[in-house]
Amino acid sequence: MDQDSLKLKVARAALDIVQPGLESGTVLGIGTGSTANMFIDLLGEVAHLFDGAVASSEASAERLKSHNIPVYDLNAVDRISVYVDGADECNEALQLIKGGGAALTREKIVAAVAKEFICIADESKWVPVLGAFPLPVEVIPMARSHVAREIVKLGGDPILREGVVTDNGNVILDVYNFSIAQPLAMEARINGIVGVVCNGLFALRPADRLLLGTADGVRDLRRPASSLDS
Ligand SMILES: O=C[C@H](O)[C@H](O)[C@H](O)COP(=O)(O)O
Repeated sequence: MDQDSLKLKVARAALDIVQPGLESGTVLGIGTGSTANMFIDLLGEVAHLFDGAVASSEASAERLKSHNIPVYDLNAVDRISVYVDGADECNEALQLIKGGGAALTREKIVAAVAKEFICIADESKWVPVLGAFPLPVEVIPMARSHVAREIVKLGGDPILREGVVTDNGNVILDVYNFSIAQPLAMEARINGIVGVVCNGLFALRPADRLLLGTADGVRDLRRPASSLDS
């Protein structure tokens, strides 16, 4: 089965989980990327059942609106019941790397507010140790060189993502050759560099549930009680 078919399967599985809880007053959190787009397109079929969504990017907001799903500013919303989003990598603790589409900061904010975070991904994203996918770091433009030097001290190879400006007006450094054995510690450490807005590690707030599309079907994985950091 090809990757797009697996993405569609997990998007459908997420809708099957979310749909019974949709009612007047429900506001969903919606992620960014090709897998999240498939979920948005399916969600359009049930737009009449719930109030609307908070989007993690301008692109997702436009797609939601194209399905007549109202989009809310996060500050106008008290509660997000479920956040659905894809990932670039995931491990068995349901810690993630995100930001391949440069939406990491808003994604992390919406995920932080949501009661439950359901991650949808095809099996190519599953790894034993995070870091094969270059870790995106959103940086204030004037701090780009400073942050890059600090990341080199941590052992990574940062490369500016050419031609990309985030929805927040910042730039992205993609960090190569990082084997992230301790995601919690690394997330906090990178956040501590002055000029970093956000990094693409989702370890402090991992997914609660991962729907992983495999050739044998969709695996429904729950977050274990403890993380892998020692
Ligand atoms: O910034 C983008 C997001 O973190 C995406 O969720 C991530 O890149 C996965 O995207 P896709 O579903 O296209 O593989």
